[in-house]
Amino acid sequence: MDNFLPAVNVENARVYLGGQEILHNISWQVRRGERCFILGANGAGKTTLVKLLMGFAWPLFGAKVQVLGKTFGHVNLLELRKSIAWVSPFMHKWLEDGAWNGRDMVLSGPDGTIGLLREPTPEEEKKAAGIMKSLKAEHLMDRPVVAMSSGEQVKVLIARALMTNPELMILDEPSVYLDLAGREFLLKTIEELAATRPDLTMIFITQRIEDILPVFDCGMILKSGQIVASGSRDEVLTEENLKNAFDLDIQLIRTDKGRLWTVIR
Ligand SMILES: Nc1ncnc2c1ncn2[C@@H]1O[C@H](COP(=O)(O)OP(=O)(O)OP(=O)(O)O)[C@@H](O)[C@H]1O
Repeated sequence: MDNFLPAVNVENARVYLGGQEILHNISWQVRRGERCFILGANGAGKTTLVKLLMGFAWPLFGAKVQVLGKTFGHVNLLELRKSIAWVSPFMHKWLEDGAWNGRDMVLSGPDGTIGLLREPTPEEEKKAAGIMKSLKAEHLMDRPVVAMSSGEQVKVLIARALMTNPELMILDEPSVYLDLAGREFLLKTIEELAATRPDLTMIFITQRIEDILPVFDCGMILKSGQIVASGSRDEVLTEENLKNAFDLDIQLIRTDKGRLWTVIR
């Protein structure tokens, strides 16, 4: 990997799906170790942008897409994807099938399966235990996944993703199915992960302003397939930008811990 290049570098990407231009001339960079958010309403293009970064959607000729120092068109995507952890709520739904416990689920990370289909090595066992400890989730090791709360299940998914030593983690609306307590639990997990893995580049996709914790130092707003704001968290999360993004007159309330809550005027 070329460590001098940013974790993500997209230049002039236009993406067509179903005959329509979904992303319009996107240019965006994320430096290594940065934690960036992508905020946008339904249909803004967030998932399409993730697909672009994963090599599941392709831009028109003239664009450049580089992820973890590798240039698309000149990279084995299957190899590259091993360095990227994509945590999505749809996986969280799959967890409910089968009789797996937390340990099985975390140890299935290196094989990319959902649930353990082979005997893990002692090294893998040790690593899984270490990751669960760092996430304060040792107690979930022996618990059946079906007996975990949704927030705990997402935590296990994050641990599973960390088994592959990812350099980039894409959290794709991980809180979408969570209730209030589950969401707070997840956000705390993200904070703890940021503290224990400061080298890990994170991209956090969300529709909810209050989910964008201060650990996310940079980000952007997508609207109708275009970046309408980009920069530091404070530069992006302004009432004016949010009004534009969601077509709502939003008032921001900042708590003393730097969390932002919205009120519609
Ligand atoms: N395969 C496809 N063919 C045609 N249009 C598509 C396809 N996939 C997505 N779109 C359209 O592209 C736009 C962006 O979709 P995308 O899923 O990227 O948005 P999103 O910001 O992730 O939305 P949400 O928050 O609802 O998940 C939408 O208008 C969607 O209908």
